[in-house]
Amino acid sequence: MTMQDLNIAFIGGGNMAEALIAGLRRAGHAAERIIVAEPQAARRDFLSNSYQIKAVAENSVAASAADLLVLAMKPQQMKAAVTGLGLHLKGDTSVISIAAGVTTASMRAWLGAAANIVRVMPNTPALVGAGMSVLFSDADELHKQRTEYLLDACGESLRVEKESQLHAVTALSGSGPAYFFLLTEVMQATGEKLGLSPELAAKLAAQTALGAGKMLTESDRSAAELRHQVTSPGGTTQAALDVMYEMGLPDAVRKAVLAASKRSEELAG
Ligand SMILES: NC(=O)C1=CN([C@@H]2O[C@H](COP(=O)(O)OP(=O)(O)OC[C@H]3O[C@@H](n4cnc5c(N)ncnc54)[C@H](O)[C@@H]3O)[C@@H](O)[C@H]2O)C=CC1
Ligand SMILES: O=C(O)[C@@H]1CCC=N1
Repeated sequence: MTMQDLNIAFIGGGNMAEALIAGLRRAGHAAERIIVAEPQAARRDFLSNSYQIKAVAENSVAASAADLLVLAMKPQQMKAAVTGLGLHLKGDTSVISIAAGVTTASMRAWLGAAANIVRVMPNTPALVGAGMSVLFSDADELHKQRTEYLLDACGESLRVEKESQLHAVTALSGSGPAYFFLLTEVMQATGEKLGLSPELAAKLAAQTALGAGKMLTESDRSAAELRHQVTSPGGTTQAALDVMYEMGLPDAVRKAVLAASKRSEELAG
């Protein structure tokens, strides 16, 4: 079976599932080979209309035909949603959990000891093909490769060897888009206060975020070097950065990332 032949099922059709479905469809995975189980009827309609995929209410219906099953509900919803679902799976189904914190051991306790579990921490830029996903699995290589087929359709993917590293991964790349969005929101609002139109302020903030991101990924200079290149001594950037340091922005970001990692540990129970 080639990767394009995989039947891929999603349990939970929320934001993150949609981002992965969009990536798969954009990469050319056939709509007939994608199914989503989602309790909300309006959401089912939206997903089937937007991506031409099948959307059903029953989790077991989606799970039973799956070669690759993506569990995409909230961590707190996982136990109730997957207990008993193992009975409906084919023996070689790869089971991907994208839930923050929920461990491989918990998943096996709920789905059965033989389940081929792959844990993944994706992020929402998958929606535009710029995702960063990290996987951990102690299952056979086949299950990791199938998972990478899905993830690479949505951006980049990497592996970690220790499951506990997923807490830090979640705090950086899983939650990270929100940190950059917050910074962008504030820049945009302040641009408006300074007299720019909302459209112009939004465009300047967003294109600047994109440009900074491209430099970070494409240049071989460090983030600190790139920052220095923008910062003329005694100039405007220096004036801004002085305020950021005085008001403790680096410390706030450090504490924020640590809080996200700690929350991931708490969700693991
Ligand atoms: N949103 C993000 O940026 C990221 C989310 N994640 C993980 O993805 C998972 C989903 O997050 P979101 O998509 O943001 O949440 P969401 O709330 O948008 O989606 C969850 C979906 O699951 C459905 N659902 C609830 N109970 C269900 C059940 N028993 N059976 C089937 N479906 C059920 C809900 O109706 C909802 O549509 C979470 O576990 C989260 O930790 C991981 C990385 C990034
Ligand atoms: O906020 C959350 O818990 C999820 C996991 C990473 C991003 N969103």
